[in-house]
Amino acid sequence: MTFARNSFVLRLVAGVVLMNAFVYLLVGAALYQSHLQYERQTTLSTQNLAQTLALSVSGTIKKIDVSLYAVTHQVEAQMARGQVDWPDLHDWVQRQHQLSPELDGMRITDAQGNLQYAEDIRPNARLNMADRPFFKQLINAPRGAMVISEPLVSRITHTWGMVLARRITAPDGQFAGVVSGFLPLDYFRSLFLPLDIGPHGLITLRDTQLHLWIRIPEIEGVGPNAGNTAVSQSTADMVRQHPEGATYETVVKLDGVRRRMAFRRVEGQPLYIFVGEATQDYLAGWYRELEVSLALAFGFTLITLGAANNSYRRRRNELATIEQLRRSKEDAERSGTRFRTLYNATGDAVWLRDGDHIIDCNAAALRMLGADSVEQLRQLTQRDYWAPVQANGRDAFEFGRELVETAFKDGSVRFEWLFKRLDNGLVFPTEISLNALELDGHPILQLLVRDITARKAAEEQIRHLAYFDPLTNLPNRRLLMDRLQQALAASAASGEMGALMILDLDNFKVLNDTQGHAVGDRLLLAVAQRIQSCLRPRDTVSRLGGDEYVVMLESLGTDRASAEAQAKGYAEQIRNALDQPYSILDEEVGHHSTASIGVTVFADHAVESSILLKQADVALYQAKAAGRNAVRFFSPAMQEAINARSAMEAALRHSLQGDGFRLFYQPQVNLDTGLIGAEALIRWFPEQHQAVSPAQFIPVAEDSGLIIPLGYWVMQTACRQLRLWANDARTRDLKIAINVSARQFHQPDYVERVREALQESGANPARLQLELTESVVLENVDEVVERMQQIRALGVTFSLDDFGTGFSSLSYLKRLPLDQIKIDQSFVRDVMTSANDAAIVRAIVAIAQSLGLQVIAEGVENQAQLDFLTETGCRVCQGYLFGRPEPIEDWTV
Ligand SMILES: Nc1nc2c(ncn2[C@@H]2O[C@H](COP(=O)(O)O[C@H]3[C@@H](O)[C@H](n4cnc5c(=O)[nH]c(N)nc54)O[C@@H]3COP(=O)(O)O)[C@@H](O)[C@H]2O)c(=O)[nH]1
Repeated sequence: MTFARNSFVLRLVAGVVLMNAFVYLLVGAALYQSHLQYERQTTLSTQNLAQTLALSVSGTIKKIDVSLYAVTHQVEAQMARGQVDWPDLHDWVQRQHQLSPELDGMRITDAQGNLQYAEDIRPNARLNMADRPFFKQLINAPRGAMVISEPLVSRITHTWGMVLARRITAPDGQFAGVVSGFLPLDYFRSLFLPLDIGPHGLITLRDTQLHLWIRIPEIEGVGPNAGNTAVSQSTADMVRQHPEGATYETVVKLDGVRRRMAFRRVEGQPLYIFVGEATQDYLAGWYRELEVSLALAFGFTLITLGAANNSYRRRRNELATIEQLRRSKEDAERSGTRFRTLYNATGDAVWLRDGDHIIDCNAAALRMLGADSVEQLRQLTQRDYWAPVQANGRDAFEFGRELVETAFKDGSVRFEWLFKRLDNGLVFPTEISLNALELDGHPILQLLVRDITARKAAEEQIRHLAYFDPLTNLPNRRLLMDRLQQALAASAASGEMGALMILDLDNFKVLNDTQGHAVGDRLLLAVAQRIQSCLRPRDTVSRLGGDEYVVMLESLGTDRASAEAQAKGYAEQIRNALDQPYSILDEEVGHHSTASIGVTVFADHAVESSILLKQADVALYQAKAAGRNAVRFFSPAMQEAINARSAMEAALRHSLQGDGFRLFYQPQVNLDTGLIGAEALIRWFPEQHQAVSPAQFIPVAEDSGLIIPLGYWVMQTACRQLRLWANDARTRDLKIAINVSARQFHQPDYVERVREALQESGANPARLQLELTESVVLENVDEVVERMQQIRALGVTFSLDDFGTGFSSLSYLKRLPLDQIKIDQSFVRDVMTSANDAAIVRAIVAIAQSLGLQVIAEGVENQAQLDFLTETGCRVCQGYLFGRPEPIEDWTV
């Protein structure tokens, strides 16, 4: 670029220099010619003027001479006649003077130079010219000779002038006097002054000795005295070389002005006329031309320089522009490359659309749309890769047109869009930022497209997690409640009835805790599938957690009886389906499970969804109470039960504040040693009511959480009783067993509360026995074992209550730090009539013995039972046979 600029500058400078040189050459030549012309003209004009003046002066002198001759002749003639007739001569002179008016007067002298006659003075004036050189010269001059004097001051007029004189020759040939005429220098002044010889022009009259006679313009102090011969050397040389006349140039000595001079000798006279035009005058025009020409030339130079400068600037700008363009291009290329790289590297698809067609796109766009190349996309229209119906259900083309209008109106718009891949037709969701742009003045659209399939999936997953049970993929409680709300609204609108049913697997906990969660999960999954298989697709099956499922049936018609019948049909169908063996264990024999189902029917919005759920739960409770594997419908009576339950809860709460509870103690007897202790059984005596059985209020206390304070009250009371017993030798070795509910045992501070109860009461821990049911110990066995060990470390012992009714697995039994197993009274009750129960009792006794645990039988009411137990090896019993639960005050030890 620098080289190009330098080269251009060189060419530009050369062009300007050449053009200017040419112009200046032309101007110079023209000026030179003009100068020559001016010189020639001046030479000519000065020559002509000098010549003219010389001729004029010559003519004047000749005319004067003629006049002088005429007078002289007259004088001589009169003298020849013997006497000069002065009056006649005067007339004669007057006539001659009229012919030569330049003369200042004509005079006549005698041979001695005495003035004889003068026109302008009195005749007898005594004047003598004999001393004048011209007089002396004429004395010896030939007859008829005329002499011109040097400039002199007239003795008559006292003015400068020259005397032209002729010799008067007497008839005898002797000198008789002089006839003269005085030609004042003013004559020459008047002759020269009107002439235009320029402001600094010069006309001089000199004699042959170059004495200055007159000079126009005059210089002060330089008069027509004969002695003034101040001329330049060149003038002197020229006059010497060219005595008749010549032209030349010189610096005039008197004023130092350079002039072009021309001089001419006045014909026949010793006089020179010099005419000079000052160089500054005659070249004034030329100087103007010079100025104008130089101005023009300079103007031209300026113009060319300006043009060159413009060209240079233009060129420089062009070069700069070119350079800038080159750099921009390079930058653009670089940034284009970078942009392309970014454009292609970005995970988001980017494309430019003009109307219906893609005009450019990045690699991500090709990948996203399943296209091979940009060219392929260019040839397609949107219809080829748009899902015709969008996620919002709108027609793609109509919806798309609106979005494009919005983009052009607002500049940009964001929205979600469904595309259809070109290679496999798969529809996928995207998020688009649609931007209206201008490309080369043409409106286009830029699309930044992000595939949000993964995001949608994540959102769906989150939504799924929020609304679906992760194990069974069934709707969870939240979604169920949503749908229930909708169903209630729909029911209110249509009048059609629906039903809500809660299913609870019987004894699921035992399976889960004994076989592990994986097995439990398999059962839960199988149950979910079986329930679904019994229902219509429109019905909702949900899992609330654990082994609890809820089914919602809709559109059961407007007739309640029919709706109930349909609901009952579905419920029974489900119950039957769930009653079938499951292949969830690694055993050939399938696992058997049943479910209890509570159902409620709804008709409109009248009942809240949470109430409906409670109604179904009440019905479920009834189903379980009815022996499980049963279906029960909610009824108003059940509602009453619910109300009663609520009332009981309130009463329990109230009693806990006061003293409505008492502990009854039922003896436990060792058949070999006698009384070994008692089981503390709670009794509730609500105000103004009869005593309520723990079988009734304990479940309510458990459900409401009241079992926790109630359980601590039991423990504290029992400990205090032990402490009392410790004071009596008859009772100090007796134990008290208390029932511990699962909810209480799993309280985080339970161990600490046991320690507190012991410490506060001062009871011997070894005398306190905690009865745990299988349901307590089967939940989180490891944690339970650890907690039991902590309590055992305090000295407290454990009995496993209701043994045989649960899973009774030896595997966990071995792990538990137990001291005693309690055979459930249900087996003892029928031991004499049921071989099965008898076998179970025998087995339990055997297990206890093999594990080194004490075994106690409860519910022993008669001797036959006792005998059987004795026979099997069970030596510790509890039951009515030995004593009913009684207040401690009624005990007789
Ligand atoms: N968590 C707690 N549960 C308690 C507490 N007190 C009692 N209970 C539990 O309530 C259920 C019912 O108890 P209850 O009505 O007291 O019945 C007990 C005995 O009275 C009864 N029993 C005892 N001997 C016989 C008999 O020979 N025949 C017969 N029909 N019944 C008899 O058995 C119940 C004792 O059961 P268990 O506890 O399994 O030993 C009951 O489940 C109690 O556990 C309490 O303070 N906390």
